[in-house]
Amino acid sequence: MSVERGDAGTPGDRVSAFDWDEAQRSLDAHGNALLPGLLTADECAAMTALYAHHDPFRSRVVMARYGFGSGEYKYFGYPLPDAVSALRSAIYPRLVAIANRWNDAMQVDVHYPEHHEEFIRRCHDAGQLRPTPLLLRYGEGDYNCLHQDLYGEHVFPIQLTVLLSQPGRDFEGGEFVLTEQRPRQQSRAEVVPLAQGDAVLFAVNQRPVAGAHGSRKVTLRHGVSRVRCGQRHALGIIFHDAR
Ligand SMILES: O=C(O)CCC(=O)C(=O)O
Ligand SMILES: [Fe+2]
Repeated sequence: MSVERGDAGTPGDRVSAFDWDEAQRSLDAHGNALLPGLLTADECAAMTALYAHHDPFRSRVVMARYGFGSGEYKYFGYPLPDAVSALRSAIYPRLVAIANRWNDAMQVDVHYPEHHEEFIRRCHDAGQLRPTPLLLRYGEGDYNCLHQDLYGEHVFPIQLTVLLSQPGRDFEGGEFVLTEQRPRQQSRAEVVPLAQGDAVLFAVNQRPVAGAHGSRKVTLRHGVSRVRCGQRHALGIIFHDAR
């Protein structure tokens, strides 16, 4: 990657400076890619501080109530905070080519428009009106069960999570975990080591894997292992809206 952690400039400048060809290669090869230092420590602290407020959010979910895990999260409401909205619209266009290529390979007859605004219009026209970006908060003993963030018919196939807390200082444990279920094979797990401010891009649902006889679909799930101590916050950015 061509960006040093905590580089100055705006998050948008940092998005432009990433090596997106490398991110595509990693997404193709592993179903995930790291964006190191997407947010600075100060930006992480400011985002984390929003959690205590009421106004930016449309709802709060206590995960244990639904069997989703332990811990809680809050969905942002519209209008999204500038920082969230800027990341959503700056990162989306970087992922459109790979999303379209994946759909072609999986023979899914859906193509994504160049700009996020246009894709959101498609979601809204189909009744998916509620924003999906979220802040998550885990304390000691909390975890997030393996899941997929599907919220309706319209799905953008890649999402990202930004780790807002600093491992080793703010919390221990709480690793970001992905599993891939390959047809007729057992699931494979991958732990993505994240430092504060790093983002991981990953497949929401399925992705193609090239094989000897064309491509196969594999199914991904993501979650978070048990937080051993301390507090862990994360920002999730999903590009489709929810029903
Ligand atoms: O807390 C995490 O790292 C995972 C959050 C998550 O499930 C998401 O961003 O969709
Ligand atoms: Fe999630």
